Amino acid sequence: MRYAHAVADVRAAERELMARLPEGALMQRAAFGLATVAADMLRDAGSVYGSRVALLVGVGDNGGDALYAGALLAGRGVAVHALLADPDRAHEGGLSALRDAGGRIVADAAVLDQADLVVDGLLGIGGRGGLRGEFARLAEAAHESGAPILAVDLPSGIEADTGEVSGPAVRADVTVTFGTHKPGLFVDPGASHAGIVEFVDIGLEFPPSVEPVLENLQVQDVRALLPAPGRSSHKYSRGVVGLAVGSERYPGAALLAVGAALRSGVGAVRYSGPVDVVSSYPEVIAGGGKVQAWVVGSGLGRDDEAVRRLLNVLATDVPVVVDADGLRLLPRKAFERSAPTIITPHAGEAAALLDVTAEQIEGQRLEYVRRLAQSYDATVVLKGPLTLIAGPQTSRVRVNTHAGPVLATAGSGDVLAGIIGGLLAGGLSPYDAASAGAYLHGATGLLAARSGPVAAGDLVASLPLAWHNIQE
Ligand SMILES: NC(=O)C1=CN([C@@H]2O[C@H](COP(=O)(O)OP(=O)(O)OC[C@H]3O[C@@H](n4cnc5c(N)ncnc54)[C@H](O)[C@@H]3O)[C@@H](O)[C@H]2O)[C@@H](O)CC1
Ligand SMILES: [K+]
Repeated sequence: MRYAHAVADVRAAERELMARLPEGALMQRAAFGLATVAADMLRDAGSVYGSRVALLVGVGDNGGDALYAGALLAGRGVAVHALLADPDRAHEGGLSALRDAGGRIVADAAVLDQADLVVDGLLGIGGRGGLRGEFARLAEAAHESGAPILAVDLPSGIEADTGEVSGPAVRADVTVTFGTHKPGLFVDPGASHAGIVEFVDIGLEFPPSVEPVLENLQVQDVRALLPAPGRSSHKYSRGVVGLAVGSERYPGAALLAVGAALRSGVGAVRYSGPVDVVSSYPEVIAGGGKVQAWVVGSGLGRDDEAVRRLLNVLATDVPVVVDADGLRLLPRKAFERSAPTIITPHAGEAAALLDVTAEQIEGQRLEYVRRLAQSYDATVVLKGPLTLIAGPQTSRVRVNTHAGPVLATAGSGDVLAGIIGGLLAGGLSPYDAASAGAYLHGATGLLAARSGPVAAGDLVASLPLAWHNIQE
């Protein structure tokens, strides 16, 4: 598992660690990690010795990291030039280290045009709001130069705790983050400014009483969650999932969701609805009956019949996944159910559920995924390039990073709903089914994309191998 912690908790952990170390030791660890990544980038682009690096330096320790790393690079034969956003307030120790190593402090941003690499040390976890004044001007000049940008700790101008971006911000190719991930590196729009994120361990430790803001499941976490049939398993003990999806108008949604559910580790799948799924999937039991979880909504349409099917499913006492049209039909507060509910909105559907705009959701994804979980008393899968999962009982949010743009294809959501329903019926908790489901869905897309452009049906076809690869 990877974690991201709140700035306040990072500060506390830093204080605790600094008290046990010689002065400046922590910044040296950060600078060493940063210089190592910078040198790797320079080497990949040609060579370290003889290359040119420009540092953008703010007024805090983030600039200090950049300056000390610049000194280390200068010691390896790199021509290092530092541009200071506010010369009177730049980190003093860092400035003398850079000068002593042969680096230069310059005022003319033209050095950016010759740079092989720009290091963004304008703002770190002390930044608030978008870049202003000289900070914004330097960032803009760096973007215009076209040189690759390496951000220190996080891209300057993104909010570390939320990933919100409220003004000009740096768009980095690589970000080196220290001690723990910052939530803004995992949540869009901030995350989309970070490029590839490299983690440098500086020895920070978090006591168990400190809750991370975000959890990011790794393959071994998902492996531990996926249900594995035992010797004594039979079709009913492995779980039965029911799907009330698809309609005469949208039969494809039923085929995709059912196809995915069949390959999600369950013992059996029941289908309730007008679509002939049995011709494609003879394994399916047509009609209702006892199930451990329901999926409703995908391709349901929005007529009276759709409402009736939705309410029938919500009236059951088993966990339910509500997707797509099901979300559009939901009366507010429809979730006074005895069993858990999972909802799987994209930004537009989330906006309708909360009476806000899709832009508001996209700008504050962490805030709104939590708000949805609270106000609907549901586990929420807020879909997007970085899908967020929130539960009604925990403030911890999970993020899925194991995915790619191939998932943005018609029918992809139907597949996700089927997978989550299958995992729920297989006995996972709603929170685990939603987060392992998002990972599995992402893995399926990444696998299918190896053979070229992907249709949702290819996601279904790739599920068994994606599952197998996770279990390897
Ligand atoms: N505390 C530590 O021991 C360590 C800190 N490290 C580095 O220190 C950073 C945090 O340093 P600081 O707390 O000094 O904070 P920053 O370096 O992020 O600078 C914050 C200062 O910038 C100014 N500022 C804030 N928002 C601004 C905006 N939008 N436009 C222009 N100016 C703005 C304010 O004067 C604020 O005090 C971390 O991100 C990390 O890079 C690392 O060296 C590891 C160890
Ligand atoms: K930065």
